[in-house]
Amino acid sequence: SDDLQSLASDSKNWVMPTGDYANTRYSKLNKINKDNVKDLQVAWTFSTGVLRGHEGGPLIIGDVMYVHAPFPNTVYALDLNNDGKILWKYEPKQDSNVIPIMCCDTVNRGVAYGDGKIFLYQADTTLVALDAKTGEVAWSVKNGSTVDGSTGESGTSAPMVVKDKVIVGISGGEFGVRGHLTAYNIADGKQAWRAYSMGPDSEMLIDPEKTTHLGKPVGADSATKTWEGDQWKIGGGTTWGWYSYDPKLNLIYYGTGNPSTWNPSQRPGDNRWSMTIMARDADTGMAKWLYQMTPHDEWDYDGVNEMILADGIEIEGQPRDVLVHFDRNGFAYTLDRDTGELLVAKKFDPAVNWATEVVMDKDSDQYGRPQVVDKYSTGTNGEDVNTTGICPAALGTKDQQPAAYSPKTKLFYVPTNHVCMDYEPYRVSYTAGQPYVGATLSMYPAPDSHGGMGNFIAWDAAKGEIVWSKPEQFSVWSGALATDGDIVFYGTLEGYLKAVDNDGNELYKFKTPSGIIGNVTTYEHDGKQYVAILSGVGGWAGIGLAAGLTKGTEGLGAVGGYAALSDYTALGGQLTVFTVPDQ
Ligand SMILES: O=C(O)c1cc(C(=O)O)c2c(n1)C(=O)C(=O)c1cc(C(=O)O)[nH]c1-2
Repeated sequence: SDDLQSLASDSKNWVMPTGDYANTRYSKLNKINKDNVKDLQVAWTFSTGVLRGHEGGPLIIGDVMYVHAPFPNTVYALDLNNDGKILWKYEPKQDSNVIPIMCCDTVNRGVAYGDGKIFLYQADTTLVALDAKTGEVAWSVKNGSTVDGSTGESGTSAPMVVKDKVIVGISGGEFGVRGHLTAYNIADGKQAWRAYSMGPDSEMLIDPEKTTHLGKPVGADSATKTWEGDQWKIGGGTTWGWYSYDPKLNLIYYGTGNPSTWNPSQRPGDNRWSMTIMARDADTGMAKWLYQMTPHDEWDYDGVNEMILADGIEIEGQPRDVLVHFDRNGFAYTLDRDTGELLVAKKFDPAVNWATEVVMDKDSDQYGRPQVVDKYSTGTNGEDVNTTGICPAALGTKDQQPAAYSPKTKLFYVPTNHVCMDYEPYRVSYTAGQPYVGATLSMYPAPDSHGGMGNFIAWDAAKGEIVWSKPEQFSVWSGALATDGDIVFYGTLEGYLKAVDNDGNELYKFKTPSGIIGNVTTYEHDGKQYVAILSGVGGWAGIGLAAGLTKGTEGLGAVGGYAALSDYTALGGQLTVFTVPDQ
């Protein structure tokens, strides 16, 4: 990955789905900038031939662009010297039975590159290595435990290549899948290590004496003793988000998802280590530190959102190398990324009401824990009781749509949801491969606000403050891009690609053929800067359109909340590539 790091440091390329190991989604390119972005024009377009939600974005390595699609996960290599002529196409054969076990649309967040190979993590959990030049299969391995998907496991996340390994997660928290992160040898696909999100220390790759939580060793059986009996075996904590890597510390960072089921009364205890930020040694998988954000989740606030690594953020006068994480639960966390020390935990949307604060007093027995407001506790209110007015909704103040960080402004640019919910837990029994959800939801725009369902915000992670907030009608479900041209890009669910300046003033918008849930990407080719975005409405927010659902509580409650989307856009997978002709 030395090779990968040097490729990534050349901003002409976009070699990993996250832009760089630090997940900053910042580009040093500035030929397109705040002065000329108004002249942005479409250079060329490409249809993926697939409907439903298009997440992630293309990779650009030299003269070749690699574009992926949702199920059936077609991958194209396009020739940038020839307006995107197809060099090769790979279409895996997958059992379509995987479609109904994907909770939130048939999305895929992108392919990874390393060692001359393109790594595709398919919906059916097959990890396949393709020769980057020819598209031929070098090796393929099944990450899930069964071949036919009968356990409810699926794959949506983008792999990450670190040194001689490729790292993948697993989806299926709504099916009682016990989450894990797995490293495969890049050379032959042999499993190198697997770290479960819950279970015995040996399976979690936890050292009870050395692995810490808020500065203290976690002690023996830290996970299993926070569950009743062997409930941890179907405990969720899936790992379907983004992964980052600090080469200096050799640590991988990621978060774990919700504990299964969504009915909290069925799983007393803290349900460790669901909803947890994990820092693991890249070679061995051993956990260095953990931090559980939402003990005993009662709202489905998965902790999987990206961990952005920022250097020299000044906290109480001291520059710190930190990890910044915008959680579904509505708190943005700043932690020391070496030790896991909690530095800042503040709400990044004023609507957040399920908790008053995260306790920062190290001497308190509540240290690091959110203080839950009784009336929004779905567990306290109990089964078959509809708890109303909880903010944020289950899809969080932010879901998987990644934020960007500009080292120039030292600000984070964050796509957010401004959505609340009613949540009614019900008793559910576990059957392998069947939904294990246990709650009925409805969602709506945050009340007493601007009426919209989203904001695009700038965030100061040292102070824990919103710097500016730009209202949007729908949740911003697209990943952001910040550049040295003093502009920030994002997409909207209606289908607009937007550019704003560092103060949030809109400088440009263009309506692409379908809603945007992809991540904005930039690259340079032949001396010109380009901006690329996948359209194709879907994901959890767009599941009504993507899966043709109409009943409000369908799509785990998102269908009703986002019903108005159908007035603005329709399905369709397309890549649009923009440039400013005169740079
Ligand atoms: O628990 C899980 O395993 C799991 C998986 C996924 C996924 O793989 O897409 C999502 C979620 N949960 C989830 O909670 C969620 O909000 C979500 C949104 C999306 C999306 O792509 O829009 N996927 C998922």
